[in-house]
Amino acid sequence: MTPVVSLRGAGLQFGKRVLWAGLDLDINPGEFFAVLGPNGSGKTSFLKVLLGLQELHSGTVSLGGHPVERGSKRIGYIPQQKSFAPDTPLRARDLVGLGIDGHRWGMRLGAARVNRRVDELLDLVGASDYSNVPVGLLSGGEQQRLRAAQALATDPQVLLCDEPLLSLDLHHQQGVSALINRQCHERNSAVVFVTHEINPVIDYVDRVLYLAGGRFRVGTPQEVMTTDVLSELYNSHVEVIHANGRIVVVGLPDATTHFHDDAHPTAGEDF
Ligand SMILES: Nc1ncnc2c1ncn2[C@@H]1O[C@H](COP(=O)(O)OP(=O)(O)OP(=O)(O)O)[C@@H](O)[C@H]1O
Repeated sequence: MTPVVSLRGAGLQFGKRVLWAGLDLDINPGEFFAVLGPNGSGKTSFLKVLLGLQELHSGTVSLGGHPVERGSKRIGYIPQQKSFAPDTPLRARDLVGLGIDGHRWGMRLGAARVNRRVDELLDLVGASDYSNVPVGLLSGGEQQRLRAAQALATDPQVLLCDEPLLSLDLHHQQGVSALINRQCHERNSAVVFVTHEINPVIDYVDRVLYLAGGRFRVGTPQEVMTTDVLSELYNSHVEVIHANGRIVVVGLPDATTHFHDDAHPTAGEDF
């Protein structure tokens, strides 16, 4: 299978602060790939590298066999949530409509087809009831569902999601994560899903990249989410408990207070 995302010898650092180094990684079409780690470990920066918004310090990154570029139509992106200003002059359906690119279906879509597609997408994320409401008047969770709909509108080859479940209630967490999973398996998109919390997507995740303290591990959740691996990564004893299909990590250090500027990172390992 030809990978859709490839990194070779990839490293990123700001000043002396190394987020990761020596990352070799292929992400395949139809793979649900989670990026985990504590605050400040580099999860959003990883997505920015794939978006072409952040240059690597070392190594290479390619998307679909080509160097990454800003604004690529191959990519759908659900950004980390920021609220729209109350006076934003867009209705919910306008926001979703902005994500539609008629060329994906071989010809420009007419207004009626755009409207139908917008209605489908609004329905998918359970946002039909507020399709005509200005986005700035919607709750954070409602706005987030619209961003998910917008990101799916182009049927992207790669779907990048930055904490897409934040501020969603449980019901809509399940709805949005199932939707992202469908895009992954039915449309064969590679999903790169940044999250603090693996449990809401544990049933979907194929592999994880776990970033912490300038180091990383890549593997299946069963391989990475273990007491031994995470204790080594955090350089501190943590306990990983598997119960009822959920994973609980107990005793996590605050990575920001355990970070040392002069730390020499150990290259991560693939399992
Ligand atoms: N352009 C930049 N210049 C300098 N430092 C940066 C830059 N971008 C990010 N950083 C730093 O790199 C670290 C990682 O940031 P990033 O946003 O990728 O972390 P994160 O894992 O997504 O965190 P969170 O979970 O809090 O969202 C942070 O300490 C951040 O301050």
